[in-house]
Amino acid sequence: MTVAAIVPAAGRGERLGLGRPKALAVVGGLALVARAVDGLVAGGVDAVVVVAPPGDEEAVRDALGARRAVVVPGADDRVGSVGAALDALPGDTDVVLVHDAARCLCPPEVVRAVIDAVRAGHAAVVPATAVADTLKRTGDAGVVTATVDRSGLAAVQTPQGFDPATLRAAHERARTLRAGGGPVVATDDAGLAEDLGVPVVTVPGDPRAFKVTTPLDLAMAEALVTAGPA
Ligand SMILES: Nc1ccn([C@@H]2O[C@H](COP(=O)(O)OP(=O)(O)OP(=O)(O)O)[C@@H](O)[C@H]2O)c(=O)n1
Ligand SMILES: C[C@](O)(CO)[C@H](O)COP(=O)(O)O
Repeated sequence: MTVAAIVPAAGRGERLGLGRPKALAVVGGLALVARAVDGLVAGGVDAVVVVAPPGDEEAVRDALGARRAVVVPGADDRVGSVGAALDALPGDTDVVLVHDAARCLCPPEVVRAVIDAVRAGHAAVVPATAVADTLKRTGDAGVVTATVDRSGLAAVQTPQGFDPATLRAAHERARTLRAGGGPVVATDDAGLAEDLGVPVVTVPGDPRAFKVTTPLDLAMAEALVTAGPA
């Protein structure tokens, strides 16, 4: 049986602002997408499907170097990009992870914990961390309308793990909704599974699995790599 991972790397990285896909940004001499794949393999993933920006498949293959991965073209948003990779999963996949290329420093322990939880029988698993800031709801002109009780809230990361039938069913539903003109508001794959009524369980996340989104995040990633293992 195979533990497979889909690595959505087809985003344009507008907030990073490099003028090229974020997955190709380099930290410590290695592209984010290559680092993300290395972390997955170190955590026990056997097969990887990387989703590249359409037209940049060759650049993504170059960035991956000798790493074994199937590269497929992505779509306009993350849901579409993950959906585009499902057909490329190996037929004997029994655990499938979805992991943002942008979370390039996720420690292998987190990957292993997600795989173990799926193997233990959970159909959908997310790494979660506590919310450190106080949360406010805001209205017109940014005026605070309420303080949100954060005690029951968690920030979720990737890799998110699924039994393959659940991930396929979740994306099939999203595709059908879209075809009918309906909205798909989930910002992660677990959200699509929740929409199916599937219970989603959490395992401990890790601050190092932060998502490189802005130039400050890229500088933080570079500093962490330079500092060495924490
Ligand atoms: N159409 C898309 C959009 C996003 N992603 C991937 O989903 C992950 C999380 O997305 P995000 O951090 O928002 O990346 P970007 O979309 O590139 O960022 P931005 O919104 O700043 O353009 C990234 O690894 C990104 O490459 C994707 O595969 N396909
Ligand atoms: C999937 C994700 O990384 C989980 O936290 C997040 O939802 C991605 O959000 P984005 O707006 O597509 O960056």
